[in-house]
Amino acid sequence: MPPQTFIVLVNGHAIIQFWWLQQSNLLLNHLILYQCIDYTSQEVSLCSISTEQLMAPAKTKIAKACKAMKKLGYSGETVKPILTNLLKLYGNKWKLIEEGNYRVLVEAVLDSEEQKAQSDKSEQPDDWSEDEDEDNEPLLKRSKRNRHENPSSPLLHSSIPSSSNVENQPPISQRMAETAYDYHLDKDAKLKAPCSSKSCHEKGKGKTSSSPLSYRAVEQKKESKSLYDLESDESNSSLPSALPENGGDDSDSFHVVSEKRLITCKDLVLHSEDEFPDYDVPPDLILPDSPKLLTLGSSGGKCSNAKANCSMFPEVVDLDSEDTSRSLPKNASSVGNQSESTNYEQSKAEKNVTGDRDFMKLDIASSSKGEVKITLIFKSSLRSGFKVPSLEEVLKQVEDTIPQTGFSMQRLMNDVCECFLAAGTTSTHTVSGNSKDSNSHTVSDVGLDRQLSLYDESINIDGPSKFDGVLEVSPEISRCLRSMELELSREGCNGMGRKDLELNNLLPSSSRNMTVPEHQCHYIKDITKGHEFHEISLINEINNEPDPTFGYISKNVVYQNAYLKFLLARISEEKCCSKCFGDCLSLEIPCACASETGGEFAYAPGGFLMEKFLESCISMNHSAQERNLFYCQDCPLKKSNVNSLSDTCEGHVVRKFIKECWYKCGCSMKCGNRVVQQGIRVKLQVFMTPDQKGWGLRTLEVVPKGAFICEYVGEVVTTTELFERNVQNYGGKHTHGVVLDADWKSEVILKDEKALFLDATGYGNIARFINHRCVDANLVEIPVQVETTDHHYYHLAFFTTRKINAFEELTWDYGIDFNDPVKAFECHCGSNFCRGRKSVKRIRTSPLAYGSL
Ligand SMILES: C[S@@+](CC[C@H](N)C(=O)[O-])C[C@H]1O[C@@H](n2cnc3c(N)ncnc32)[C@H](O)[C@@H]1O
Repeated sequence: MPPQTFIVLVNGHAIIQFWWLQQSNLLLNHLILYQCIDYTSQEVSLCSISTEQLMAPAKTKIAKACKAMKKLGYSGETVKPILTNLLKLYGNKWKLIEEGNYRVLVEAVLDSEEQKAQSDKSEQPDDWSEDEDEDNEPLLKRSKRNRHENPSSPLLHSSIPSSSNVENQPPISQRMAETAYDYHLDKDAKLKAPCSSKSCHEKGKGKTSSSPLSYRAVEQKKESKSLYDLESDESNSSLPSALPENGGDDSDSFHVVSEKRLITCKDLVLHSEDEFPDYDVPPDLILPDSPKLLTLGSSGGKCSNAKANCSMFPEVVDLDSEDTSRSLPKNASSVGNQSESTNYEQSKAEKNVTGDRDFMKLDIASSSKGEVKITLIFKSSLRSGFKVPSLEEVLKQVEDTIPQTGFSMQRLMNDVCECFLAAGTTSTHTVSGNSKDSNSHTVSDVGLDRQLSLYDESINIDGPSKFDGVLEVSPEISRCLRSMELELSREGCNGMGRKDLELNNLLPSSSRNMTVPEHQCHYIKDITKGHEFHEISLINEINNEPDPTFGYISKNVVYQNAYLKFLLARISEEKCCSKCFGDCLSLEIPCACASETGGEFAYAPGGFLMEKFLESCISMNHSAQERNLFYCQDCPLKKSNVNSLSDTCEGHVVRKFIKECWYKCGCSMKCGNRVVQQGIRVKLQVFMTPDQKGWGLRTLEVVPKGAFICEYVGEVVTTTELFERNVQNYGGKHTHGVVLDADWKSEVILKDEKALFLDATGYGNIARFINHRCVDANLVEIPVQVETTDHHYYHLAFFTTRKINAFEELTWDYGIDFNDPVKAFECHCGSNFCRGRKSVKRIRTSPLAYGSL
């Protein structure tokens, strides 16, 4: 999702914010970050905000909807759960719900009432009289009955104008039922409280103002209210959609400057005009607290004042608090006291005090809910006559200072967050609340907030600091930051000097300005050149190995003669279960499609492989003995191998296919194999392995067991074509290829054009970088039928055999017999079960995988 930006002024603070959402697989939550530049306190921070706050605009809409329904006699209690369902059903498209005077909502409420009445009725004794309750019926319920009895009821027509697109849809209740599996009125999903401490509100108590700013106080007061608790509020509807840019008193109002705003400050936090706190802090410091937040450091997350401790991440610097001098590096706090009239020269002079390093501190903190906050603090000063620039101007200036094209500040911050999350899952560092001794504490898994800090240790911090919880940066973060630094210097390591890089300051002092050998910093941002869902970078911190040369393709291509009956076009779905709807994978009784697989599904809901199926695939690969090998008389693999010393077939694996059902099924997930078809979704990186295996592939995030990683993609070639390629490549670099031999045993003699190979040497995807590991590899390859049931051609998909941590190398067992006198390579897999450590001879011209040459 592209960042959304807007600028607000509050109390003379100019705040530039940008937002973006990032799905975090690690914490299964959305990260929402924004940048806040506070020109008065001379602080720049990148902050997070809870997903709940993003919901704030919805609160207003909910309140409005409730109000409308109240007029029709339905209480908020009745309406809200139904509204919640509708929102899910319509993917939060309020427009659809609001149109026609909430026609859809009205329908849904009526349907739900009707259903309730029916179930009540069935529970009532027979003599229960429906009429008895008629007077108590909500107006609209009666009207609905009237509508059935008298279709021209004026009431209904006035309150529920017809809408053709709604009219044509099935009844709401039916639509809801159809997606019932998606309906979890999860109490935990209620809007979370903003600041949970009373003291958060005290500052604002008793004050009234018409300022929109006052809404914040009430939002905080409504700390433990859920969506269900929201009351319809007259004032919400009367709020202006955007406040005038310079109208009113700057000291207490927000001014929306940018058109591009995602949500305004009033959306964020404003709710009622009842109270007006004396806020004089920018919004980053008044972010609501989360009830679940635990904190590091001395404050323990308690809201001791309305500013700092209502922050999402209580341990961040509060420049406006009284103890600023304690919480900031000395010279930063002195800068903070400068008046707004500070001129540029003063600023420059100040700058000279600390040399050219304005940057003082970088904090990264995460909450148990998955928010990440990054705070950058640096001193700066204002020119006299300062005018708030547009965000575009600011970003452009930042980007222009980086002497290369393509740099994006937003991307950089996004990457920092991603790396933080990724590193957080693998870090062996232990984190403590009040100590820098990273070895003496352990991280409790959920609920513990972490805060990492990179800062100039030469700057003294007086007294007990809010940075008590500051931790050593983990090596992973350091590496990530270095990677980003490399990104800035893509030209490289060779071109731009490292000292020119501002990001040097982001590195921990220990590694700052360190001399890194030139070869340790090669980085390519996206080797897929945009072919995949995510960018997949390549990094070499180890040696001078040149970049791999191959053409990136995300789907198999047929080279020339491969005999593919189906022409890679989708086969007809006419044999699908026509009656299937919803999520067949969740059904207890399998649908008709599943009967083809004996009622067993390969995929669990969510697209992960079923444990049983996965385990059977894994065990097939565990040892050559366990593998279901067959030996062909006229081995196409041998024919294609110019290195082959004998003609004897070494056996081909009979692999377990993910069965036909999975591409035929017409269920809501259409077929489990969609998981494969949709392509790579896990964030991956190609990297130079430190253990002589050449390039390897690793994940940048935690991946659960049974998850699809990627396909082995390459050119589909025949035996003859492969032979020709091998001849050309003889004695050259190793080839990348796999044999599609899973069903060769069904042929007595296989025709040359029917024995297919996937050759990724010239064209392929990132699977060509997956290295071999004996026996306990974390990936298993499974044949997947997508276009055809013809077992000659299939897709080879990699699934995880276990949970994989971020930054772990991805490996699969090529199935190589290392006892063969002609070794494919000397194995450095490091597995305790390694079959290839004692190998003696090495050639590099062999295709990989089963039945390897
Ligand atoms: C599919 S490629 C993997 C990517 C390869 N490392 C590269 O740099 O392009 C297979 C080649 O990687 C190397 N390789 C893979 N696994 C290995 C292992 N466990 N030990 C040593 N070399 C390995 C071998 O040279 C093999 O021929």
